[in-house]
Amino acid sequence: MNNLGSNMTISAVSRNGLFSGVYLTAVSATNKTIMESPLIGYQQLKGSPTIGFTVKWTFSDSITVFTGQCFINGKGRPVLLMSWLLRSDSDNIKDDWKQTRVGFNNFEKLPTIPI
Ligand SMILES: O=C1C=CC(=NNc2ccccc2C(=O)O)C=C1
Repeated sequence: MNNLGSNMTISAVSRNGLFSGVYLTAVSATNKTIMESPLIGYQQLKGSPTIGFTVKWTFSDSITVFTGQCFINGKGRPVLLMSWLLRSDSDNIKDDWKQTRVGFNNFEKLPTIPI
């Protein structure tokens, strides 16, 4: 869960660090219903790994790439400290210069939902 209230569910991480999942965003450039957007990424296979993933937004033509690192915070809980680049679709190459936004997001692990 990030500070925007978005959250993501990550499937199993494969032996080479590849993972996939879904991203449920709490923000939306449009006022359409919130939908799941697929994500895929890699993490390093060590303690406090660096991580990167890409979200292909389902309800817009944008893509966001996240990169950062997983740390254990002062309360002993994992936290992802991430930077991101959000690329919005442009109809015109002349608008290319203003189509990429940058930001930072921290994600805290939600209690695991008992299956
Ligand atoms: O249609 C869209 C297009 C872009 C979006 N970006 N969300 C983000 C971009 C950067 C960091 C966090 C988020 C988020 O949704 O939590 C969301 C919906």
